Amino acid sequence: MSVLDSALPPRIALVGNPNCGKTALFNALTGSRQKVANYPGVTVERKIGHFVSPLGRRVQVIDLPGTYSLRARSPDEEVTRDVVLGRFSHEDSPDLLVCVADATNLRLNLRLVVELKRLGRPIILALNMMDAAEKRGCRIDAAALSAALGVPVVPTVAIRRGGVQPLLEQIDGAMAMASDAGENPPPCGWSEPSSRDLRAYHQEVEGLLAGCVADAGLPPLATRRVDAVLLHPVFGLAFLFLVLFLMFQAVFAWAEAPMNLIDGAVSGLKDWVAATLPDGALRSLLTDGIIAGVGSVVIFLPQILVLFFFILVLEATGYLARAAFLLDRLMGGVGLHGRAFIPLLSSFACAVPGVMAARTIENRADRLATIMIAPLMTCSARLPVYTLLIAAFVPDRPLLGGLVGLPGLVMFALYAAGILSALAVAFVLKGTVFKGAREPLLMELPAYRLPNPRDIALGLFERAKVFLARAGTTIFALMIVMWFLASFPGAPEGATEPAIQYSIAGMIGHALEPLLAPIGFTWQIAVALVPGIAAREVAVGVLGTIYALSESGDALQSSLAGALAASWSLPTALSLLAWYVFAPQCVATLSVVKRETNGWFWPAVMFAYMITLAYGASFITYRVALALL
Ligand SMILES: Nc1nc2c(ncn2[C@@H]2O[C@H](COP(=O)(O)OP(=O)(O)OP(=O)(O)O)[C@@H](O)[C@H]2O)c(=O)[nH]1
Ligand SMILES: [Mg+2]
Repeated sequence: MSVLDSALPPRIALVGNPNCGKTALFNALTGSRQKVANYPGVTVERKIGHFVSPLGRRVQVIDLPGTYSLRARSPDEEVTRDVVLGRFSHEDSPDLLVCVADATNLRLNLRLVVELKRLGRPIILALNMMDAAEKRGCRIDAAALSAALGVPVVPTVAIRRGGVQPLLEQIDGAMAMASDAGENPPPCGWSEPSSRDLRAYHQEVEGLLAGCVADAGLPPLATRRVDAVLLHPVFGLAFLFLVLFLMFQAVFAWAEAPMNLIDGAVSGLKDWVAATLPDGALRSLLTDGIIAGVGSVVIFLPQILVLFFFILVLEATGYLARAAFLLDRLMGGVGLHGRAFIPLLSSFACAVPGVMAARTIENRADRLATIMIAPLMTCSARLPVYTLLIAAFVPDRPLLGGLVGLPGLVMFALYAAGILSALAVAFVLKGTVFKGAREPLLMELPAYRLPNPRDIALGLFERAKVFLARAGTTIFALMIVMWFLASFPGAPEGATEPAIQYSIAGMIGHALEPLLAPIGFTWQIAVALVPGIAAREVAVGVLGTIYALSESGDALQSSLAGALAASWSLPTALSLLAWYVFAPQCVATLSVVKRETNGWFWPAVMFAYMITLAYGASFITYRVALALL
């Protein structure tokens, strides 16, 4: 499509090396809030946005995954190649390429620019991170660079207000020139560069650096000193484990006060509704169905936010890529690629972005192995289940003179169980189905950066929105359905048990009971497990509803944890914890695995192996606990 074709807005694409700030630029141009983080491989699919240029032109802009060359090696890089070359779902190549380069690392970044220039398409070079380059004392003569390259060069600071203004103006200029020229830009001619081409690119870049850049600058001394410790095989690992350990302690310690507040508000609301409405089905639906169900999920918002706070800070500082290096050897021991670390760490938040992040892994077998174990990482939806059971069964005993709490320690152990079993599964997979030589980890270490409080706040806000939206839609709807299933039909004449025993949910639970009795699950758990497949935290909501409905008379149990502690045995609770370490995947994860692997085979394998592990682990846990306790 040409810019003259006024029916469609002109399209520009942001192309550049990983972690050079393309998405930050995209957000600054379009006002979107795509994920920006300080490690290579954050963006793995193309994203489209719009903005209106200073001259009033509506422009479409495409954010792309980072790449070092159009010789794409991994699925995310293929997306970039296909968009740039116009091979993507029958789209033409973009009208204008905005090459984004990290001004602090031009030697590497300019290589892609030189390669892209050979396409003969209209190009603008955005020298991003100019603030960091200036701080390092690196002086770049943009005018000389522009003259030498033959393309417009503009400095940008994507994270500063007004930092993209020069780019906006330049885009208008380029569009006007293209309109004046009055013809379509030439089609892309690209062929895989030979080794001679690569040498030529290298020489051209050296020439450009010599002519236009003074003091290309090494990473600052402070960075090297910090890295000497944080990348140290012993001190570095010790630091990493300390960080993760603190994270789990904080999930309990920091979240306690706000959780109590939410708990108070939920029970206040429940009491108020109970006191205001006459006894009947509506009152029960509101108090036992909706408030008890949704309330028992919403209460976990503070914990989820504390967990995300840690992950966001780790992502923003640049520590994450270093942790990947530290763990490379450990992961190599079980045959995993070092690049698997970031997908696996993202899976602590949710397996869906984790599975997608595996696109940065070149080798298909390595990528599949990573995808298959990603859901064993404890996602944040499992947090409510763990916390609930810990609150009910683990005494809040301080250890080591109050330094650590037992609940935090148990939580840490549950996360560790997930990680260790993931490593074990990877070991088996890599030794059997995914055999292959191990490739070394090549990854650029990002510069250390202070987290931007605004970014962290926005990230947490987005998380809270997603969580509350789920509670207000999926979970809300499932709770209403569950309340009906758990309330009808009512108890027969002269029944002695609570009415729920005779309801449809009761019948389903009792039907599943024989299957789950060997692992110590009660019929209530059986009822909770089924909708728990839609979204794990729903299991907690369902238990909230079931126990609210199971209470005799009007005595509303104040806490679900208290109700569980009174009615489950410790072996049952331990068995359910073991179940959730391996719990079969939620629907969202299975469908993203289907999309990423192009078929139902791998999601089916995943479901089967996880449910087998879950049943086995629960069985062993339950039997051992029965024997010992
Ligand atoms: N100091 C400074 N930091 C920046 C600038 N632009 C982006 N950053 C930071 O650089 C890091 C990477 O930014 P992203 O926008 O995620 O980079 P990307 O090019 O989209 O990375 P990938 O999606 O992984 O290819 C983040 O920590 C940003 O906050 C800038 O102009 N100056
Ligand atoms: Mg990006």
